[in-house]
Amino acid sequence: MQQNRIAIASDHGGFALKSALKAYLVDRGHEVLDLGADSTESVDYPDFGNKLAAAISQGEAARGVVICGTGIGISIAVNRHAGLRAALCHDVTTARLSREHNDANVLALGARVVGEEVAKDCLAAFLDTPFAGGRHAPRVAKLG
Ligand SMILES: O=C(CO)[C@H](O)[C@H](O)[C@H](O)COP(=O)(O)O
Repeated sequence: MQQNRIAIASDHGGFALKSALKAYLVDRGHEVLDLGADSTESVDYPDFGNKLAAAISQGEAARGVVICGTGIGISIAVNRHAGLRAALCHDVTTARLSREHNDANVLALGARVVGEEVAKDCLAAFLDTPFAGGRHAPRVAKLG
């Protein structure tokens, strides 16, 4: 498992925010595995959600970030994979609780919904918050 490596993927709607968050992750000392998209040319979000899910499942990165216009489609794609828990967050509180309660391993963001600063704050909360365990552990285990 590449503990310090964060995988990131988006569709065309999330491309600009992906670029900004990549720079933010590098500034924070992370290695970034960028799985595309590589431009604003129209693509299909499931392809990129599936790619990121495969990378996490295979231990190529410890956690991931996915971005599309709303974050909905790409989070659905990730959550179809066993062991993947993508949390669609719009604020710091949900980002923090996605880690504390749900042990989310993927943060999903909507580039057409949240601004860059909110997205960075969500990412910081996602990276900095440990799973609380305890009563939450058997619940997370039931997610499969
Ligand atoms: O999948 C989505 C919604 O759940 C994403 O927001 C996509 O980015 C969006 O559907 C893409 O829309 P576009 O009109 O083709 O840019």
